[in-house]
Amino acid sequence: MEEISPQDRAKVLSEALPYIRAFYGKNVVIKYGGHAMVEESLKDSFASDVVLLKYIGINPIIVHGGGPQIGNMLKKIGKKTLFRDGMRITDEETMNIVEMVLAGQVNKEIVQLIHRHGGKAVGLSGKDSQLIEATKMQIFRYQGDDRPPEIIDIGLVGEVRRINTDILRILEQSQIIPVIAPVGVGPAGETFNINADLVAGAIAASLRASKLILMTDVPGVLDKDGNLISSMTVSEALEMIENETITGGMIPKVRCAVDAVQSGVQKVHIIDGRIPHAVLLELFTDSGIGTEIVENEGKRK
Ligand SMILES: Nc1ncnc2c1ncn2[C@@H]1O[C@H](COP(=O)(O)OP(=O)(O)O)[C@@H](O)[C@H]1O
Ligand SMILES: CC(=O)N[C@@H](CCC(=O)OP(=O)(O)O)C(=O)O
Repeated sequence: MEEISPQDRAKVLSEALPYIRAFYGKNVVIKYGGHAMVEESLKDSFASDVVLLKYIGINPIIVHGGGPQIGNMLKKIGKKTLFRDGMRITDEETMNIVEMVLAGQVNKEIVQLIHRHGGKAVGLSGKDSQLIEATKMQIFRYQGDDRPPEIIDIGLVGEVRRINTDILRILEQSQIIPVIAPVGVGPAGETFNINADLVAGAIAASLRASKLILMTDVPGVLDKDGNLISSMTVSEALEMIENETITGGMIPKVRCAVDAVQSGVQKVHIIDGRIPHAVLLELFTDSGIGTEIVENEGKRK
């Protein structure tokens, strides 16, 4: 690795000060997913970043994914899985596996990881303290102007109806970091599988968080030529979905980013979880990494 001079180290540390001041006492929601959740050294750098944030008085709230882990378990039991618009079609058996993997395995692994790095964490699913109230997601397919849209049934996939922030407000006052699995509870006590990006967006919006950071395994939002877009406004983002520059799993990410900034979250960042210490680089350096999504031109960096 390239040696950094003492002067450069000092410069990086002092560059962080205004950001530490700006985010002191504030909520930062981090969606943890992609490669950063699979590779050992990246897991360690993520956990140490999160613990550092809490120690210096910033409140990280972790919402995790686990799509690949669910996929592996379904493969093991020989069950096929299909996606529609970035959402896993979820029958009852799949829902049981999703809950077991997300709220059981993945959630507890992250909690342990944080403990190993000297922090304190508590694992929650949307059922704990009714944290995530959900309803069944409806997907509509346009069939032309003269016909009503077709409703596509994707099973027990939920969308967030309400976040009960009480438990998060309590934890805000403590040294404990919440780690949230994207499983929601329906009006009749049903269990819903919810895309983790959507949960992170809804939590950031209901807490009016200072930042929402969505970690993924690409450099950020890419244009048609594959170049990174470092900053985009809500209308630019929607235009890119419309013209199909943004597709697949990036659609829920960008949609939730748009919803979050429109609900009062100051900035949303989509960043590359393959970069060690991606969270620190995003929060505490002038240049940042990835794509930032802001409400309008005036709010760009
Ligand atoms: N314009 C775009 N820029 C970047 N990624 C895009 C774009 N359009 C589609 N994608 C796809 O979205 C994927 C990220 O979504 P997803 O795989 O669901 O991420 P995660 O598992 O981290 O939540 C990328 O790997 C890429 O294949
Ligand atoms: C409805 C839906 O698709 N739910 C997701 C929940 C996990 C998730 O979002 O994981 P990633 O962030 O790693 O993709 C799923 O079943 O995969």
